[in-house]
Amino acid sequence: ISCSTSEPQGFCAVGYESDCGLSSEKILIKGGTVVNAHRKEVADVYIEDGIVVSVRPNIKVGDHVKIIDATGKYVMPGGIDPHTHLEMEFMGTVTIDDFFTGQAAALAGGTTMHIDFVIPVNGNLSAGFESYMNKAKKAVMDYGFHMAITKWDEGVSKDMELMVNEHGINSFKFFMAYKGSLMIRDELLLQGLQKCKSLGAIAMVHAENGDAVAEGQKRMIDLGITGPEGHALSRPPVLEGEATARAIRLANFVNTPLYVVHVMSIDAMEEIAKARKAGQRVIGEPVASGLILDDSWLWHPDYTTAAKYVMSPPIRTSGHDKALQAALSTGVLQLVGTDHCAFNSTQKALGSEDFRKIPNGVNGIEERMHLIWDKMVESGQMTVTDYVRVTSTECAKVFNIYPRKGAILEGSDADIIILNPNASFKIAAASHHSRSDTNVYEGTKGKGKVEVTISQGRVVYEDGKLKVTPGSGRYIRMPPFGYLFDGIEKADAAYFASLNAPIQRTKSAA
Ligand SMILES: C[C@@H](CNC(N)=O)C(=O)O
Ligand SMILES: [Zn+2]
Ligand SMILES: [Zn+2]
Ligand SMILES: [Zn+2]
Repeated sequence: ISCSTSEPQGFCAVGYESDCGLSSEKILIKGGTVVNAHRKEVADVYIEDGIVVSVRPNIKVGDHVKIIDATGKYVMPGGIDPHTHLEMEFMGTVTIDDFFTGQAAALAGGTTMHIDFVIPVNGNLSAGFESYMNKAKKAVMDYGFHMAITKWDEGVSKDMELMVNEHGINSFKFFMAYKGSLMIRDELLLQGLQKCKSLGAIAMVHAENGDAVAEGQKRMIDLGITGPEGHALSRPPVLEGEATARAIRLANFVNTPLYVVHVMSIDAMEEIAKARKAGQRVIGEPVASGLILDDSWLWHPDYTTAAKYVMSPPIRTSGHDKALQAALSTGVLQLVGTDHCAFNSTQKALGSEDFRKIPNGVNGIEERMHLIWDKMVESGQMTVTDYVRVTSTECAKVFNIYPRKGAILEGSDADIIILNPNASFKIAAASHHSRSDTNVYEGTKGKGKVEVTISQGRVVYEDGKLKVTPGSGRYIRMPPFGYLFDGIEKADAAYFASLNAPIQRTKSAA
């Protein structure tokens, strides 16, 4: 594959070429089954200048139009991954995939947008935003940002307003774990929830009790358990359930929507189910690893194999995965992320003497669409329209960029995938597009294969080849006050009215 000089850092990423001559293609996708979250239909899709122009049967076009025959295949909105960490400094190293390789991997796997987490620089949000906009200069597809809040003061509170009003950020993540690094305590969480509410921004939590995790880690080390299995044993589901319940209750007390990221256990899922049944606006996001894997790998005798499965909250024992699948297929959990936070085997070896030093995170940004198709649709647990909802549409709705994203409707961005249900996929580090030398889904095979990916109206993946251009990715601003905020003020008004009802009290006799 020819390496054009425009590739950043001079490296040559084998398997794809970047062509500079970006033509705004005219594309007609013929005869496919077009699937949106609300319906599926056999129809053609005509794309011009990066936008979906029409969706109906038997579209006639002139010449200079690229025709793609999608007969017998599904034409769906490209996946949107709500949870990734590209080029993130963490635990003394930096995630191995950056905005070029991570996004190339995403496109090869049928994901056409992701929302990454900006980590403030020494707690400074603006510095963090600038740093991530820099990282994203090599982007090859559209992306958005959440912002992590790792400390609290007047400056942070002011900066949150700036992020929402100036920079198109509408979600803030609070880590209740990672004591001594990213963790914040309830007092800050409460302030953060109230600030998010006032800004119409979604509060997101990493829900584990960080103090108890630290105790659990000490317990394992004192017992001489220093291997990757110690990671799972040190932070059991009960610690995820406790923090999930606490965050849910505090969000209830503030009366603001809550988004629980990487729901990994039955304990956390059931807290979310209970809150939703009571009418509270809580979004639960399982991730591919928690839906597909179990933690037996952490006991694998080979350290490199075991360490690659270390993430937080931990991948749980067999059974949690099935329960999370059922929760996803029935709407108890609403959308699937990956938490792509990849480290190669050399980086994972940082913890070979002490599991507390193993960089936490697994891959997923390339595998999500295939794994969820095979595990949920091919298995009969989920309809194709629900597949589109959980992999793309719900994310666009929650983060207020629907129907520009997450739909194949006239006027939507032309971010589209064509999936062949009769083809199959096989996952291997040798053929994936991540820079990592390991893959937690190594050897996994399944039915359903994304054969074409169209991003911004251009074919960027076809016949197993990527045609991506660093710098062509766009930052997508996400406005505040998405649908989760509809009606919140009415509930508040009723609440405050109930408080101000005058109480006629007789004077006490004394
Ligand atoms: C740091 C980041 C990714 N790592 C992980 N989940 O283990 C997260 O906690 O979401
Ligand atoms: Zn190259
Ligand atoms: Zn997390
Ligand atoms: Zn994460």
